[in-house]
Amino acid sequence: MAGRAKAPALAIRTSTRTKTPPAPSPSPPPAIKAIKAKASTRSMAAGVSGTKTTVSKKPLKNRANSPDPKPVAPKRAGKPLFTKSTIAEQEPIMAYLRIRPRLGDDEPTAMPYLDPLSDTAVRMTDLSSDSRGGHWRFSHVFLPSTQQDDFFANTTLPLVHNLLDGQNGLIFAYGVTNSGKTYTIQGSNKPGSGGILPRTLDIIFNSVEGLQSDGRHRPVRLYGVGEADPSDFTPPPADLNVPSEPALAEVLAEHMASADDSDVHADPTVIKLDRNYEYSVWISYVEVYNEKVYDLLASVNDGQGNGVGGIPPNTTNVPGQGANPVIVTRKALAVKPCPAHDALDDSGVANAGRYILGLKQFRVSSAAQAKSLVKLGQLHRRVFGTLANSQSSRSHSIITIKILRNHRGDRDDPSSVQISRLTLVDLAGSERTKHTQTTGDRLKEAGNINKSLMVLGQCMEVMRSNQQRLAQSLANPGRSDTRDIKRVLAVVPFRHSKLTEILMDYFAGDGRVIMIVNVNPYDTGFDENSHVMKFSALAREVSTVVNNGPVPRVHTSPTKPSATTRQEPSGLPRAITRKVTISSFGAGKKLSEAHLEVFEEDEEVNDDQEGDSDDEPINPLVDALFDEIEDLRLRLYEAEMRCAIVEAETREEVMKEMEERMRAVERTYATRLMSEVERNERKMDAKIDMLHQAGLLGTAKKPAVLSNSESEIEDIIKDSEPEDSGQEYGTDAESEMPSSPLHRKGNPLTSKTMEYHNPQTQTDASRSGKMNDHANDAISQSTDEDEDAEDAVSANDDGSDDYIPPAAAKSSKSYKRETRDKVLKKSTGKRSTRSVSKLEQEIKGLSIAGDALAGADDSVVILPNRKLRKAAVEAGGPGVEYVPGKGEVDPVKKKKRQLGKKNIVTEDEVEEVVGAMEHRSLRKTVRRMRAS
Ligand SMILES: Nc1ncnc2c1ncn2[C@@H]1O[C@H](COP(=O)(O)OP(=O)(O)OP(=O)(O)O)[C@@H](O)[C@H]1O
Repeated sequence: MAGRAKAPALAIRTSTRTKTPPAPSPSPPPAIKAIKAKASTRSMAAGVSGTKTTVSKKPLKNRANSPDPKPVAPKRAGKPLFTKSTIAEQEPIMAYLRIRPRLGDDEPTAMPYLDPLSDTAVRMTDLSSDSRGGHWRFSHVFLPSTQQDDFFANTTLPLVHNLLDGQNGLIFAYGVTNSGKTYTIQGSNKPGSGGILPRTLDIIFNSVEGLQSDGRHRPVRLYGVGEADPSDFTPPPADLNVPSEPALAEVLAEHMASADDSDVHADPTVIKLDRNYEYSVWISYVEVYNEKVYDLLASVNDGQGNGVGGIPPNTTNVPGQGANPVIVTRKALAVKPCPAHDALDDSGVANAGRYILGLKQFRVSSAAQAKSLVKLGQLHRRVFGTLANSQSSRSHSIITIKILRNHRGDRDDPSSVQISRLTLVDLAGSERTKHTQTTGDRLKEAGNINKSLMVLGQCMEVMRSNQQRLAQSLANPGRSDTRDIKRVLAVVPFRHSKLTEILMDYFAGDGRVIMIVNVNPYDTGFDENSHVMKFSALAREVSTVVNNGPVPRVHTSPTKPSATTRQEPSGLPRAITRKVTISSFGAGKKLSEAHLEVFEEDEEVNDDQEGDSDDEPINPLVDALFDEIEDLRLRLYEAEMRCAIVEAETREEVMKEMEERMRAVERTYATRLMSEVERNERKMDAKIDMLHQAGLLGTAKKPAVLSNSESEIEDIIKDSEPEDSGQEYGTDAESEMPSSPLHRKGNPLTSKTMEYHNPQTQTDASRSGKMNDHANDAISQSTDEDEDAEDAVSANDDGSDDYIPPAAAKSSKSYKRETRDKVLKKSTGKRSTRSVSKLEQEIKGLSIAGDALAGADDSVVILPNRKLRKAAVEAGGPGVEYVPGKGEVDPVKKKKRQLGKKNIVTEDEVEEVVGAMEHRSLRKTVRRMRAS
């Protein structure tokens, strides 16, 4: 008897309830023992983590890639809570990532935001922000190129083995809309693209071929077994010709057309089974929509148009005619706790596990029949989905395959029947309300989807923390009492959504759980997918209880009302009515339309069915708090989005302000640079004036003296000729620089000199020599200042086009000094050591004061700028003559214009101009002297 195999699991229950392991019962009835074992397992499932005592069967060959190690409770010396013989084990939820391929150019982005790093890790990058992203680990990562058969073999096939072996399994696909959940579960009609559901059905029927029972037992609720009812046998739905369908089939022509070719690609895999057993296969199909549970197979045997549920016959309406809408009625089903006599623990209280009251379960005898049923359910789902939202599945669909197995020798003993289940869940898209841009009914629908997924996440969160706490408690020898342990455990909020209520037995009871995470990496929903990743990370840290052997179920009295034969209670149901027109344009078909009225009845509130007495009262406060949490969560999300928008705007503003400031700084530097250049020019003018005053350029000597020193002046000119500069410039890079425009145009000062004779100045050579000495000192001073200024400008103007390389500048300076020295040496032959103050006095004496102008005769003085020259002309002193030359301009203004063109006049250029000016001036003077 298979139930005997469960005996060791009794130790789990007993040990969790008592301080000391009980003495093993000598010979408990196998079935009861097994049931107790299951009950005890369930009682611990939500709280135990890491209590594995034996190595479990690995559903995937690369099990080494399984999640991060979870806390493991150390074995306690003396009082082991779990014996080595325990066959119920803890296994973490497996999380498989499946990355959807890019289907076409109409994807929102061509750049995927998800990179697979290895078989188990991916990196997510937010394309809109560098700062966000992260690494995520999975039990296994399936790349976009993964084919359906590979995916099935590596994820679902082990659970199909388990199912036929008497163990439970749950597979749920989680992901945002359009990520490939339905494709993964159902597949498509292309060759070889069947999903995990049709493949599972193929393999089950391949394997039970010739081992099917005569069907005298039927499953009741979750664990109960009852006498079979004639209505359990599905009429062959090969042509899907249920009465109501023509109207809808025409509307959904494409869908129906694709219903026939599914068997072509059947999976040929066969699992070898114990031929001493008989099997029967049962299918149920529900959807959870707007927090209500609807049976998607309800119309199959009740299509008499009596309003029992499903899609009633279309007696009065012609498809495509909108005058009389098709009335589509369906009734929500209640979810109830399993009664005590289905599964008892030693206290007589029903354990975890809730069933759907009134759910139809149909026995199927072939894969084709099973697939037809599934397709019918899908059609119903599609109809209601179309009515609700034509774009995507907004409901969670739950298909459960049950296998009843009994030994051939115990055909008549219902207590020997083993029931195992495999549930496949196609969850609704997990996107947030904001992105669906929904309002009204759609908002409520999205809220309910979010609510059920949120509750699922919360359940996992609580289970994880319970398991961690339990592991910590077990690690503490002083707190080994089960009551102590239970005290620290939180209640898992399964009952706060219909989805978790239906699935809770897999988490709190027993069964392997697999989560398929579907991701479309070309979708823009980075936030939503991050959320999905977080959810999967959480799931991987939760463990469920896995029984390594089948669990026999208790017989349910056939006198008790069967879920499938129940009559609808009297009384007016609360109903929601929606009127919708749906239309379809199939290829080569004309437009067809149908007007449907959906009549959704609420589940019965006051139900006196069995199991009600075991139901815990729902705490309205808890429910209200839950709604509050949901509301707060949505508000938090909106607030986060607002914050993100404000942050983005603020960043933009700050950037603009920074740019503005940078521009202002740039302008300031440009202005300073210009004023610096002007200052230098003024200094240069002053230098030139001083040179003139010192008689180096325009001589201050009397003609007689000048004639005597003519050869000397000629020498000066000669020495000032470019043979000097040639030595330094010729080899210098600077010599290749374009010459100054001032140079090309000629020096305005040289061509437009104003001459007058100052009788008080430069009357003898010694005085002239002294003056030269003073001028030399002043020039030295000025040159030093210039160099400083030059350095400052260079520092401010780094990198500009007009920057003079230091080497060139240096060479230019040395040239300037050498030239100056030569000129001075030639003209004076010695350097003066007079003080600066004295020089200033003498310069004052050389100024263009009125008395100086009045007394001017044969001396030549070049006035520093045009203004002074004009003033001198206006003063009209004797001998004063101002001859404006062609194209004469104010040097400062001219240079400003050049600066405006970014053609800054460098000091070297000025120096060149000065040199040229000196030559011309000297020549002119010599000519004049010769002429006189
Ligand atoms: N692995 C895949 N290979 C090829 N096509 C795929 C794959 N996964 C998904 N698709 C295609 O992507 C589209 C969207 O997939 P699917 O309908 O399964 O998404 P979904 O997540 O179920 O969306 P919803 O939540 O709206 O139901 C479909 O056309 C499907 O055929």
